[in-house]
Amino acid sequence: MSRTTTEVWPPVPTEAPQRHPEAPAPGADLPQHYAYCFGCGDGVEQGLHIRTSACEGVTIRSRFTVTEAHQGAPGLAHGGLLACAFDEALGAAVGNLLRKPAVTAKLETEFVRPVPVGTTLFIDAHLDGVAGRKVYVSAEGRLDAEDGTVAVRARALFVQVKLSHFLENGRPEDLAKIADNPELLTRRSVELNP
Ligand SMILES: CCCCCCCCCC(=O)SCCNC(=O)CCNC(=O)[C@H](O)C(C)(C)COP(=O)(O)OP(=O)(O)OC[C@H]1O[C@@H](n2cnc3c(N)ncnc32)[C@H](O)[C@@H]1OP(=O)(O)O
Repeated sequence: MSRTTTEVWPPVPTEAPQRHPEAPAPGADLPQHYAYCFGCGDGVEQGLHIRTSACEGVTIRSRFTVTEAHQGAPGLAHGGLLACAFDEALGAAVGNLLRKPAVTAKLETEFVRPVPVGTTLFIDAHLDGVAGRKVYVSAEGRLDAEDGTVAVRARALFVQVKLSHFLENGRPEDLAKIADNPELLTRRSVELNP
């Protein structure tokens, strides 16, 4: 059976994504968006601790190193955690380049090569198209170098939401922590209530 994805992507007619004029400059390192985010937060000891920088156009580059805490099979990254890494990278592309809050509605991953513990995965995520509130985005992850072997591909639909999405659905005690310590969130990355 062919492993080539043949479905049209994006699956609906879209407009070209426009990089927000206040998006981080190409080359800029992006801050964690939330200290307790499993993908990027420094407050999660066994998290992925993904680091991301902006690239030219509508692309960002993320990287993270697979640790013993990320295993599925012995010595290999768990596929669900790799999907998490891609969710984070794809979301960082949407949030930082369009500067509007959005959540993952659909995430598809293709695992092409095993990813051993100790590997640093270099993930390039690219905005593919925008249709109203819907943002289509895709990514490739390479082993140990920017031009390394492709190990994982992913693509996703993000849907832009208002701040109320988080305020109405988040656990109250975590929202209260944010109110007490606003520095837990990096607020400059997105404009609220698009
Ligand atoms: C700087 C920031 C960095 C951030 C990085 C963070 C990375 C991590 C990101 C996440 O993991 S977010 C957490 C996981 N996602 C969620 O919890 C989202 C849960 N789902 C929802 O809350 C709602 O389903 C959602 C907000 C996505 C949509 O609900 P809405 O009521 O706002 O919209 P609606 O259902 O009308 O859908 C809007 C459009 O999207 C389409 N849509 C929604 N879900 C879809 C789906 N699953 N497949 C295909 N299309 C979908 C839907 O058909 C529709 O298309 P049209 O505009 O053409 O009518």
